[in-house]
Amino acid sequence: MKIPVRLLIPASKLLSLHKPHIKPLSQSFLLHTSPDSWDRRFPLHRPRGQHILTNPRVLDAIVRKAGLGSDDSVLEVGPGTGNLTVRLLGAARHVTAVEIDERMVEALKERVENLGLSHKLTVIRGDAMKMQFPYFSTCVANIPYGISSPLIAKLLFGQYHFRTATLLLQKEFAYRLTALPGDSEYNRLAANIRLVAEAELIMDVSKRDFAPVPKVDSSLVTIRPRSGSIIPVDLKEWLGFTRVCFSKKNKTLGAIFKQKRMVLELFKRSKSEKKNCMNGEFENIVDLESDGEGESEEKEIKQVNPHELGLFKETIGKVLEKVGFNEKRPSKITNEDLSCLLRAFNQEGVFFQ
Ligand SMILES: C[S@@+](CC[C@H](N)C(=O)[O-])C[C@H]1O[C@@H](n2cnc3c(N)ncnc32)[C@H](O)[C@@H]1O
Repeated sequence: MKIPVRLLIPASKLLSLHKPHIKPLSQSFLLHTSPDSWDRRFPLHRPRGQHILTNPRVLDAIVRKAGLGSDDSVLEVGPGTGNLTVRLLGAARHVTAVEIDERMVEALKERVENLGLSHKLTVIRGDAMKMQFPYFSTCVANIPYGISSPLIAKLLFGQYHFRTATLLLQKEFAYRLTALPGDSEYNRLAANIRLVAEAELIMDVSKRDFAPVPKVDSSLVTIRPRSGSIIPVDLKEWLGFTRVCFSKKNKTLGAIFKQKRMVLELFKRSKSEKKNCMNGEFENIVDLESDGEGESEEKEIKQVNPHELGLFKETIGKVLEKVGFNEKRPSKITNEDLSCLLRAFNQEGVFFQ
């Protein structure tokens, strides 16, 4: 995969260049923590993404980059044995850690108890994807990469109000997430995220900083939910629309919307009943990433009238021409432009959900 060229400094160099903007943990605090290395006390479960981040300099850098203040309530998803947790506890007021594996929960509790920091920590044992999170001002986590997309959707569309989410993610996913319109990497995931947030690439982290060493490298990303000026769209409609637009992201919109199969699919959708979708319900149905064709559920309609279908096709062509987007490519245009096109389609009775 081609990675866009950016001024990205590897974690190891960055650590020596940057002054921490929070007070660093004192040596004595670190001396009293358990070692960050993995002692193999139980077998790790790879399908659950159990790769322990063991490089103390990278762990310190993540906390520094998260810009925590002493008033922060941190949400950590997947604390594992607590290498990141103990540092978060040193910098924030409170940490809520959500962990699915009972063995990790026990190890974490014991470690934090030995440090005398239990009063600052709430551990919730459970699946982060199946619970309502308590209040948090910021999320900092080295998450299991298998839940990256649904977890980010849950954070951003689940009616939580938080300042930032600083997440360690699989490198390729991080680069796709933070791509901008015009980048070769720009894609549906990035467009959907940019609707409600800004995502910034912070630093790369080598796979060698984990135990056991995973197959992939990682990158740290900071996501900032937009506080104002969110483009007003029906989210479900937007998701259906970006799925269509990015189904062939390097073709022109004119070519995408001319495909017979696409016209027929949209015709069926536009004939079927629609439901508006509020943010709260949205997190359960959201799929930010997939941009394949034909993955959406089939809409039931008994018969397609060829005359009606022909008029519908004409309408699509007219809308694209009116808005002037026939020759534009979805990977190169902003969300403002996309939403303008979506509005024009909806006004003419063309719907995407
Ligand atoms: C990549 S490890 C990170 C461990 C630790 N944060 C570190 O940096 O060393 C991911 C952790 O998430 C946990 N986990 C996996 N799926 C989870 C889920 N659905 N909900 C909560 N925790 C989960 C795993 O058990 C594991 O401890």
